[in-house]
Amino acid sequence: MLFGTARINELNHLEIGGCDTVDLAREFGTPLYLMDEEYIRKNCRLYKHTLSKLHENSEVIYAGKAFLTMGMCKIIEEEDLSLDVVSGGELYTAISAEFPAKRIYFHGNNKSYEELRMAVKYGVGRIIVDNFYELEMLKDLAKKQRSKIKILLRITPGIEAHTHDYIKTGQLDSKFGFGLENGHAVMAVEHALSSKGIKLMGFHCHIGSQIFEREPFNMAAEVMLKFARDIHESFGIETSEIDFGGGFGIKYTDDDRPLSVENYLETLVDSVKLWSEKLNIRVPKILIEPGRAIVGAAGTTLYTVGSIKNIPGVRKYISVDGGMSDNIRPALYGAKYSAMIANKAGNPPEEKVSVAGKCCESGDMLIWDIELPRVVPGDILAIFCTGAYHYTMSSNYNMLPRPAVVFVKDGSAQLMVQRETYEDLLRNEVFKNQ
Ligand SMILES: Cc1ncc(COP(=O)(O)O)c(C=O)c1O
Ligand SMILES: N[C@@H](CCCC[NH3+])C(=O)O
Repeated sequence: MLFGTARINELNHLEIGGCDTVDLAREFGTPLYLMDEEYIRKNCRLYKHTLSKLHENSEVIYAGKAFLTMGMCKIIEEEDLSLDVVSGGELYTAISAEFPAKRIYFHGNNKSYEELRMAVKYGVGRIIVDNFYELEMLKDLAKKQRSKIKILLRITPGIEAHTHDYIKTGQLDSKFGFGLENGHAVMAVEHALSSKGIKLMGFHCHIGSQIFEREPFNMAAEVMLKFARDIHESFGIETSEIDFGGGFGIKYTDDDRPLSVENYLETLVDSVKLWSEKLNIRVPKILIEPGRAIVGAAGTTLYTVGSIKNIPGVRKYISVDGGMSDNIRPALYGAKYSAMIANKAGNPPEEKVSVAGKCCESGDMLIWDIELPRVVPGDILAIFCTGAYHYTMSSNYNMLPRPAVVFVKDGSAQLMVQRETYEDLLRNEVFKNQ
């Protein structure tokens, strides 16, 4: 399974962005996060063009939680997408990269007063309000503002997308958003409308992540449009925009069957149009927030194989120089991956092995049971589809320095984030040995 610009070159090595990954491992060290820049840009364009062709009044907002660096913000800006940030830190990253504040959407289920103040000061485009506590803080901030603070209200639409339990966020029993069934969503509208300094632009929902089915998107459209109709009837206001969040799935292994981008977006847009017509309301602006679908398959992590433990008749473990500190997803979600030996890229599979990380946890396994060519210490293992929720979810567990991030494109490699050093690990310690 090769994505984007990945191919096998004349040396039988994995090549991405025109760069030999074996050379990159030597030059930058391992573990190493590689990002295929051309593929990221292609995905941005595909989402943007497909959505705007289906519905001109639309916007694609990249979800920065999937992968965010200042360099990534630049790409998103150049590709004319907007940006979803979910914390003061992500907002700071975007502003530091001079990302246009008007195109920033500020999310989060527990934004602090300070974070909200920062968002208002920078003039972000929309604040996606999650709860009453936040609404009160915003009302207060609005009193000190000349222009109105534009918001969307996050609604919990009560839909269960078929995905891993821990990453469902749309069901009624959720920490996110205002519930529909318990009347909180209507109360939130009332609250928002009662503040002169706040301008309610519309509503938001997010029904989960790595979704493969059409139905949850159809249902989200139905629920949100019916809510917009109810609000129109009760308060006489028209909903000008609805943000349907992210969740579009990608193919980590051959078992994954995501829909095409066209299918996902057609489903959503057709449903929105259908329900607008049925309910006799104006078709709103349609916003989406893909994260994984933009960067997931564009990322590859390179590791060096170290110790190999063979338990005859049981299992062969090959250990690599990273693990749950750079990829928590197998431990957290039971996530599955495909991989290749980058220096033997075209060789046929010869043995079944399991890939272990180097953290001090039995659960630190990156891949169980994968067929690979014969593996020896020093081989470079490439794990695919590590562009989303890897760098951003990395940690220093076991005091492992975070890997470097390198963008590859047209045969050149650009270091975007340097590898952490041991000094970095102690940078915030204030203890002094007397
Ligand atoms: C509010 C919101 N928007 C967008 C996303 C991005 O989701 P995905 O990476 O599945 O597209 C998420 C994460 O699931 C989210 O919580
Ligand atoms: N972090 C998750 C997805 C959660 C998305 C954020 N709402 C993943 O790795 O799949």
